Amino acid sequence: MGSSAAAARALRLSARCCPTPAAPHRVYDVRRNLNVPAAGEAAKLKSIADLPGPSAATTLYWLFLRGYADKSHLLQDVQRKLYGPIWRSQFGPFDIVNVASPELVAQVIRQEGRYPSRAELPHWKEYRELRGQAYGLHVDSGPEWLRLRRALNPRMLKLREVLAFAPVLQQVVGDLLRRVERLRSRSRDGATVPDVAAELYKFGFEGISSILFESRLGCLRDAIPPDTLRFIAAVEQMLTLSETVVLLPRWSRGVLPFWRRFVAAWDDLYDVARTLIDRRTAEILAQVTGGEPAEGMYLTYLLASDRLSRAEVYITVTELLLGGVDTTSNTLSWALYHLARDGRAQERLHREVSAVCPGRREPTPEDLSSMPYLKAVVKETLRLYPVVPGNGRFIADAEVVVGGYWFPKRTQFHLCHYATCHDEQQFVDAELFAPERWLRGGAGAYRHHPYSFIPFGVGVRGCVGKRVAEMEMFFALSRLMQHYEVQPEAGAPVVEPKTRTLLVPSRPINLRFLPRA
Ligand code: HEM
Repeated sequence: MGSSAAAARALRLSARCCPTPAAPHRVYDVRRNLNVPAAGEAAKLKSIADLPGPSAATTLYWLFLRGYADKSHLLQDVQRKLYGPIWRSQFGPFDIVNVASPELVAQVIRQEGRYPSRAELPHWKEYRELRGQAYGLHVDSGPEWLRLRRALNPRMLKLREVLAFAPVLQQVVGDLLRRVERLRSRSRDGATVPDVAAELYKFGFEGISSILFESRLGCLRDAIPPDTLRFIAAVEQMLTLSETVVLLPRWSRGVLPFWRRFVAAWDDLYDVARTLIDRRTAEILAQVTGGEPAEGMYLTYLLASDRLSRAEVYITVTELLLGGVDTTSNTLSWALYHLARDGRAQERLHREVSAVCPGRREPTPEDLSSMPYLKAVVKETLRLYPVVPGNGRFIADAEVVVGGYWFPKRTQFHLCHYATCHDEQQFVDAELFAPERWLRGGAGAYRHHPYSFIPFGVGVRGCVGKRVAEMEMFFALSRLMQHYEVQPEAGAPVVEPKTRTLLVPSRPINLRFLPRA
């Protein structure tokens, strides 16, 4: 973000990849000649001290007097216009280099090294140490982090493996449709589902849990399991408090309530995940003891592969749940919000789904490859509302050169993803919802720089849940379109996004679901 606080917030996400820009643009491939300039050369380069940027006081002014504290995504744009595509912001303990052009983002990524890190998360680390937990994906770094990713990746990122999750995800989508039907038919006008994002959170939780635990939790039933509600509330709390806690000095912990609440939220997250893991592990053991083969999905695979300690299984599964709930749900909410307001786009999507799957047949993963418009809708939603509006790279072990500036080891970069996605030079009519721009041969298609749109991050540190997220969103959106025409409520206000580590709707999105004939 323009400001350090916003950058810190975005970096702190450290949480949560569309095609990783497949083949790096040759013209931008600067890794070899820029990394570690020869002695003497470095002296000729400008340094971090030469960067433009707001003072700490100006940052406070922007955040709290100009009202950007929860709109740090917009501040990226404002500050890029003021300072150019690279600027420095200092705020509390943070000294951050913001980059807001795809060329500069590419330069940072090409120098990220073998073990990329998004940001140091001292407060997350402190919590883990306090409770004697393993560090996990977000806190661990170097070879230890890579070891975790190597254990998690094969079942999550290999397309062939992820296809095995399709049947259970389709069941979950079936439950979502039934819940939408119940909610809309009970509403006063017989059509409105209030706060669609809240419903889709439950869907997100059920979806990722069904994959991880190989069993259904019932989050989309009328009586929602208390642990689901506890987890969803704790995600919200932890992400919100994380932004505050990291800025406050340690001495304030006994005086102010934030650290205590942050710890309580993490305790809830961890406890819910551990309870679910323990329950499922006991079932798997009983199966094996009874002579049944322990065939299952993700948790069985993790336990059987024996590559992670039990403490690492607890924390990484907690992190997968955390990554899997409000990322897909917010993206789906924005997609429905726009489709409801753009009858033409909705009709085109409905026609595509009906042509590929006549008679409301459930789409298979193979069907999805014949639905380019569906994929374009999801891409365009992620471009307008990148759920991770700013990503980060903390380059600890190397000096790097970016944009003609030399940076010492341990420089924190903030990659202003929201700003690049909304850049008119990259995307014509950047503020318009125009899925067509993603269709081959469509107007303006593929003219953007590959690093202007990296919603799932990039490289070995990119999102581990990308394939699962895409399948979940494609199934949900296509089947909702088969069954309903979605409309905004009469007189419904425009809903703007706000930043709460992630980009989320600033007010509830209420939509009318009208059954299709
Ligand atoms: C619309 C859906 C999603 C989006 C846009 C998204 C985006 C991202 C981004 C931008 C990152 C940072 C990548 C980087 O630093 O290069 C990330 C990391 C991560 N995501 Fe996702 N994500 C989504 C869904 C999911 C799901 C469903 C899961 C769980 C299965 C998940 C789990 C994670 C985890 C665990 C990380 C940290 C990986 C690491 O640090 O090694 N995400 N995601």
